[in-house]
Amino acid sequence: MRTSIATVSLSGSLTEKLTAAARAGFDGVEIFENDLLTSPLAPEEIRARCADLGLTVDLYQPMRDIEAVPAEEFARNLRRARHKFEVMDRLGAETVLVCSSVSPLAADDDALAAGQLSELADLAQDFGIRVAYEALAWGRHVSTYDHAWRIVEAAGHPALGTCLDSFHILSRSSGPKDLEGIGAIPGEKIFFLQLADAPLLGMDVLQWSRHHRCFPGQGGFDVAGLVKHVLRTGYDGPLSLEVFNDVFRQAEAGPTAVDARRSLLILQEETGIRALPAPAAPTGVAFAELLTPDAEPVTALLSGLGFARTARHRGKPVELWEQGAARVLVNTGPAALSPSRLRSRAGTPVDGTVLTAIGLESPDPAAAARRAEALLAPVLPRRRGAEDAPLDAVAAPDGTELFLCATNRPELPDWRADFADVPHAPAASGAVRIDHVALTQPWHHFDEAVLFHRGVLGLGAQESVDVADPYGLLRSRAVANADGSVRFPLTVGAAPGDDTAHARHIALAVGDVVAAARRFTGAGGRLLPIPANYYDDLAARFEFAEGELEIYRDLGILYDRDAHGVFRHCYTHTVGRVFFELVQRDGGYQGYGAANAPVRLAAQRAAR
Ligand SMILES: O=C(O)c1ccc(O)c(O)c1
Ligand SMILES: [Mg+2]
Repeated sequence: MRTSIATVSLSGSLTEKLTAAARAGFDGVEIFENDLLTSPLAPEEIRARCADLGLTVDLYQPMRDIEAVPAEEFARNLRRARHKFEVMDRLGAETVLVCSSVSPLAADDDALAAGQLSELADLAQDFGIRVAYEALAWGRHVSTYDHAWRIVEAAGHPALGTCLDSFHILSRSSGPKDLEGIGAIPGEKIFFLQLADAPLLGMDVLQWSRHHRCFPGQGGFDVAGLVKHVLRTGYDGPLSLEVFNDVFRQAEAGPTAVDARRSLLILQEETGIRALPAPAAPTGVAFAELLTPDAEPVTALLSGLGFARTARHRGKPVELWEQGAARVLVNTGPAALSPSRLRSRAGTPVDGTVLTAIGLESPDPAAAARRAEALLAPVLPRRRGAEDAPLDAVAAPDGTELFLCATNRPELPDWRADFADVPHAPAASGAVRIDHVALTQPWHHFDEAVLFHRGVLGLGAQESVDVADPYGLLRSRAVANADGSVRFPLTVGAAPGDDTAHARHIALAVGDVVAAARRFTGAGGRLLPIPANYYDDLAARFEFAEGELEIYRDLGILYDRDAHGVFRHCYTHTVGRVFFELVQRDGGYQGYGAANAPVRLAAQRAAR
């Protein structure tokens, strides 16, 4: 099916929007009136530009407050419509969207609405134009898709159909039953289908729609479920994204258009109209890689945590540090050579120690890379050096390199083969593994990152939570595989200029966090000090064994419980933009200690 995107979903001038849409592979666009009004290009020039870019103009919109008004008002509306149809004629747009009236002049009179829309359609027909009537969720008298359809049906005009918009429908829906009415609309009377997702927010529907729409798969709506209903009617027009979003309005159009198209590709897969290479969800974290201009503080931290340097890369300044199943690569190569140099939220390259790459244990690295490529993820060169083992890798939206790799699987190239063992004393403990890697995101990549990890890597996304930082509010949403052996909490702050929240961390799962914390401090490590007030509050919230709380207080161990179990965790000091966490998960605890995150963030601010 053809794919389209509304110009309102992208930032920039109309030319920039069209270029971004075409480059991302869209077949067409919906042109928003505002983008036309503010463009220096004449409608004919826009038409030519679209044609050059291989884009069709699938919709012109919106026309507002047309129907169910007094006769003399409707006469003025028709005059206005004639002007717009002339513009559309020059633009080469054959469908216009009319949204249900919000005007106080509009009457609650379906027969009047049908009659006037029919007259409008008569005029449109003279221009070879079709009218698609859409119910705004906040329309004055018409706010549901089935009501809009009843009016269109009553009008019975060949040039009048309806436009279905997933936001308006799903924001008002209380369950799948509400979608059944879609099946009553003949496919050829659905003139257009607009798609948007949104986070599930309890707020005024107009504000929700104008500020918080996102691409399908990024919010909480079952957009795919709705599309399946629409496809069953025989609808064969475009799948078109119409997203009003404060972040996308500011971010660069190119990457947003790619994110948008990836969303539609996944949606097409979910609705059975496109086949993609199946996801091969990672089964573990093979390694995390730190890039640093100065290895000493990093390796001191790793030694203190009980890691041993076990191997060295054969061709590059990269060391492998291991403890049990936890592996950390320390790369002292030039930052500028990193193909995915991290950028701060202000857009400048990040210096100092940064987490630049993750090795994902993949059941089928080549298949995982094929899926990533099909979903427009940049695929990185397979061999970095002449001697290196071939390794599939892709870049996440923020540039983090994701290696799709195999460890100790004889049938596949082993990333470990690029490393030569070095003599070492055994690591402190065998029972350590990477519990999670917290990946802070640039401000404009958060929704995109969630969709990427979900759709490209096949991870599941958990609920979004808000976390208070002393100087801002962070949003956090974890993605994980089914058995929890791969967990990435994705976090973003609100202020684009604030990159202090950019520090990422590696959480190490240990069997006994108290023993691990003591070993670390015994080796000279510094744990993040936690205020005494926190422990007074813990004492009020939970019951502890005699002396237990005092141990936590002394070490700076934080504590949380959920329906499943208990979580104890503590943090190292920060080196550059990286720190470590020691975590003990007991009884199937599912979370990440979100309740403690404000305390940790404040303590880190205080320590800086
Ligand atoms: O917010 C609006 O006014 C608006 C306009 C046109 C649309 O198609 C829509 O879904 C919303
Ligand atoms: Mg719409």
